[in-house]
Amino acid sequence: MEVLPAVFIGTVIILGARILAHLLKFRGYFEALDVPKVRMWTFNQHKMVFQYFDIECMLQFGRIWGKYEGITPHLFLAEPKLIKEVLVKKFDSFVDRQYFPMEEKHRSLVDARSESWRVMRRILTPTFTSGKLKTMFTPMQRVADEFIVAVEQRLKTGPVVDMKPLYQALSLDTIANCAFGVNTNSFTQPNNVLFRKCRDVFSDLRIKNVLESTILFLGSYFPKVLEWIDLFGLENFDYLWRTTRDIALTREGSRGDFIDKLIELKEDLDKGKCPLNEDQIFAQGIGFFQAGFETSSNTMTTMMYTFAKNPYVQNTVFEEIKEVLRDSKNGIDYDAIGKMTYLDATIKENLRMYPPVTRIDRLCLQDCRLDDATRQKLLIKKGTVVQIPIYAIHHNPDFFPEPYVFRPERFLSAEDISVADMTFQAFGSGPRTCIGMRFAMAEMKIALAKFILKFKVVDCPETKLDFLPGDPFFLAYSSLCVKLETR
Ligand code: HEM
Repeated sequence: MEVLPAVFIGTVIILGARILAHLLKFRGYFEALDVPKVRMWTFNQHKMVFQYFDIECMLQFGRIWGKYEGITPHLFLAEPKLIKEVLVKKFDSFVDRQYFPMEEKHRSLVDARSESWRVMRRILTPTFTSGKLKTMFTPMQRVADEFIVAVEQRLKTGPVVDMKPLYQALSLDTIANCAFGVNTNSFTQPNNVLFRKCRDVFSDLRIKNVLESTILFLGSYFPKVLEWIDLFGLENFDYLWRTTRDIALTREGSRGDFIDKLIELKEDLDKGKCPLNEDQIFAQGIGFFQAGFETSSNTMTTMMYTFAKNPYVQNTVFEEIKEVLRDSKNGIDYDAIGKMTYLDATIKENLRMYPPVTRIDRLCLQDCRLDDATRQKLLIKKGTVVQIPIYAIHHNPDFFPEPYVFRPERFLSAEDISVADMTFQAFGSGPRTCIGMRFAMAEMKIALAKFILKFKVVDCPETKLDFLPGDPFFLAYSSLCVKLETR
C-alpha cells in the first residue's frame, strides 16, 4: 500500500473513532443512575414554553429526571436536599455554569469559570456592602421620581399603559446611575443605543424559529461549532464591554462606585499587581448590565399584573407604606424600606410565582457523589449539567401549598406557613448566588413604594401575562398592560 492513501485511511479511522467515542461518552448514563429520561426531538425549541415543560416533567417524573442535550446529560433536580448538595455543600465540584459559546474577553462574573470566577467574585463582593448600598439610595430615589413623571406623561395618552418599557427604562437608569455613575435618561430617550443593546441581549437569547432550533440541536452535539455562529447576538456583549471601558477611562474624580473599582483594578494592572487582565476587568460591566437590567424590570412589571389581579394585596401594600412613612422623617430611606415587611413579602411571593430566571445550572467539574436518602448515592459524572428548574419548584404544591394562589403571608415570618430550605431559588443559592440581590430588593422597594403611593393599578381586558416560547433561561413576555388611576 502506498504511504499517502494509508495515512489518509488511518486518519479517517482515528477521527471516526474519536467522534464515535465523543458521541457515546455518556450513553446509558441515566439508566445507570436509575433516573427517568425525557425523550424528545428538539427541533421545535422555538415553540416550547420551557417553564411549563419543566412542570410537566416534574408532574410525570417527580423530583429528578434527565435529558440529553446533544451528547451532554442534563440532570434536573427539584429535590431540595440534592439542590443543597450541588449549590452549597459540594460547590467545589460545581463552580461553573454550563458552557456558553462566547469569547473569553466577554466572560464577566456571570459566565466566568473556576479560578477566574473566584478571583472576580472576591473582588466584586464589596461593591454591595450595606454602606455602599446606602450611598446608592439617593440616585435610586431620583430615578424612581423620574419614573413617576414618565408614567404621568404616559397617562396623558390614555389610562391603559404597557408597563414593560417603563420598568425597563427605570431598571437601566438605576443601574447606570448607581453602578456606572452615568445618566442614561431612558425615559426621555427610549431609543438610546445602550437601552436598545441591553434589551437585545435578552431578546437575542430566545430561540425564535426552526432554523435557530435546528442549529442549536446540531450544535449541542459539537458545542465548539456554536462559537463560530453568532446565534445569540454576542456583538451586544462587545458593545457593553466597550461602553464600560469608555465610561471608566473618561471618568473624572471618584464616586466610590463599581466603575471606581474597575479603575482601581486597571491601575493595579498597569503596576502589574492585578490578577485580572484588561478584558476581564471591563467585562464586569457586561455582567452588571446584563444581570441587573432584565431581572429587576421583569419582576416590577409582573408586580403590576399581581396588583391588578389581587386588589387586596395592593391595598395592604398601600396601607403599609402610608403607615411607615407617617413616622419616617426622610421619606423612603434605608430604614423605611426595612420596615415595609408586607411589601418585602409581596415582592418575594411575586418572585416565587414569576421568577425572572426560570432555571439555573451548574456544570459538574469532577466526578462527584451526591447524598440521596432514597437511592444510596448518586454518582454525577464530570461534564454533566445539573439544572435547577426554579419555576417548576416554585409551583410544586409539596413546597408551596396552592401554588397558583398569590399569598405574601408565606414569606412573613409571623405566619405558620414557612418556606422550606432551598425551595425558594429566585436569586439562586450558595457561593454563586445573585451578587445584586440586596441592590435589586432596595431598587424595587423604592420604585414600587413611590409608584403605589401615587397610582392605583386596575385590572382591564388588556391585562394579560402570556409567556413567549423559546426561552430556556428567562420568563419572557412581550408586554404587560394595566389601567392606572391617579390616587
Ligand atoms: C429581581 C432581581 C434579580 C433576580 C431575580 C436575580 C436573579 C439571579 C439569579 C437566579 C442568578 C443566578 C444565581 C445562581 O446561579 O445561583 C443571578 C446571578 C447574578 N446576578 Fe442577579 N438577579 C437580580 C438582580 C440583579 C442585579 C440588580 C444585579 C447587579 C447589580 C445582579 C447581578 C448578578 C450577577 C453579577 C450574577 C452572577 C453571579 C455569579 O455568577 O457569581 N442581579 N441573579
